[in-house]
This record gives sequence, structure tokens and C-alpha cells, in this order.
Amino acid sequence: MTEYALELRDVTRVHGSGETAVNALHGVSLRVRAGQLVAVMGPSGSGKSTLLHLAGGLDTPTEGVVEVEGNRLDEQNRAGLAALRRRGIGYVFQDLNLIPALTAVENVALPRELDGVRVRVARAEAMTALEDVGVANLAERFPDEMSGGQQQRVAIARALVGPRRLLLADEPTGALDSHTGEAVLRTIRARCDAGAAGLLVTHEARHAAWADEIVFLRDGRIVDETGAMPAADSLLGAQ
Ligand SMILES: Nc1ncnc2c1ncn2[C@@H]1O[C@H](COP(=O)(O)OP(=O)(O)OP(=O)(O)O)[C@@H](O)[C@H]1O
Repeated sequence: MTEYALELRDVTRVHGSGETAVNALHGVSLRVRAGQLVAVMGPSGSGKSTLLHLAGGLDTPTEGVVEVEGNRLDEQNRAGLAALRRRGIGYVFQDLNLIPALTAVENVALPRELDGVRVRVARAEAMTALEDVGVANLAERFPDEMSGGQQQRVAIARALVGPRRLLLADEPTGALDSHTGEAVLRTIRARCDAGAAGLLVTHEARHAAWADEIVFLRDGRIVDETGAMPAADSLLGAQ
């Protein structure tokens, strides 16, 4: 078993081909250990979302290798990849995709029920996840009875429900007020402190300050890596 929850080795991704080809990532290598939260920063178009999609097996590299807990994603068959994604990986993307016919708690419980967790247990886990992001009071509402920000929090709860070992978050606080955004980051941080590995794409330095390490991308290459910013300790200490 590898010591890394996520490892990218010399990963390149070219979108499209011919004259319109875009080299979104060039030879990127990155490792995230269990318990570690890594922030990815960089200008628009630098390849942050591409990196996150590759890490979660939602996209495949043109060259290079992606491993999740020692499993090469390119060696998984379709069912294996689906199981790995559903059980092990929590995705917090801006695309909400809540199921309109299900209440908030049913939406959050669904991935666990699909994994064979008993309905009562899945529901209890879903309530905990909704509490973590501050919307337990909306558990019985349907998506069209919630604001965009509330729906986003439910989507985040769904990404975090159950024992996810790898959390991938792409600007998870986009539509949220700063208070709620901080609660979401605190939840992601707490999951990492409890043993998950996290990769967080963000434009905001104060969000990156929650990370153990910050990776800067520019034009598809890692141009700098730092340990946590000094502000992180003071931020965490202030909680
Ligand atoms: N499916 C695609 N087809 C063609 N080009 C793409 C595709 N996805 C991304 N790109 C291009 O790849 C480059 C990197 O995009 P990516 O979305 O990864 O950047 P980003 O850093 O996440 O940007 P932003 O901060 O604006 O979300 C950009 O030039 C983008 O236009």
C-alpha cells in the first residue's frame, strides 16, 4: 500500500487536437497524504479544474499516471473506477446536480444507500453531514424550496457524507457568504484532520490558509509549492 492517498506523476493533459489543442497541464507531479489538505491556486485557465478532474478520475491524462490510494486509475475497469469514485472520493464541485424529486436529506443519503448502507444509518450520516454545513434545518426541503446557496451547502454535505478518504473541492465556497464559506472549509479541514486527504482549488488566500501546503499553477505547470502560510496557524488557533 502506498503512503499517498493521491499521487499524480508527470501528468499532461491536452484538450482537443490539431490547431485548437490546449495544453492544460504539462508534466505535473503532486502527492497528497492522508490527513493532509493541499490548496491549488493560480490564475484563470492555469489548469486547476483540469487537475482536480484528473485526480478524481472524471478525466484521463494524455500522459502520466494518477493513483488513488495506490490504485492506478488507468488500470481500473469501468466498474472498479465507479466504485472507487463513489465510495472513496468526495467531490465538491460548483455543479449542484441535486435530484429535484428528493429532499435534502434524501439527496445526501443517496450515495450511501447506493453503497449498500442501511437506510437508517445512511439517513443519520446524512443528517450529520447537513449539520456540519449548517443546513440540518432544511433536511425535509426539496431543492426548489431552497436558495442557490442553501442548495450548494446540501451538495457539499452530499460530497462529504460517510467515510470519504479523498476530498476534491473546486471553489467550494463560490456562492456562499463568508460565514458559511468558513464553516465549509472548517468541515473539510476537520475531515482531513480525521484522516482524509484533501485537494482544494481556490482563488482566495484566506481559504488556502487552511491548507498544509499550497501549490501554485501557471500555464499548466506547478511554479511554486509552499508549506502552510503563517496565517493558517493563527486562523486555526482562533477557532
Ligand atoms: N474540455 C475542454 N476543451 C478544451 N479546452 C479546455 C477544456 N477544459 C479546459 N480547457 C482549457 O484548458 C485550460 C485550463 O482550464 P482549467 O479549467 O483547468 O483552468 P482553471 O485554472 O480551472 O480556470 P478557472 O480558474 O477559470 O476555472 C484553459 O485554457 C481552458 O480553456
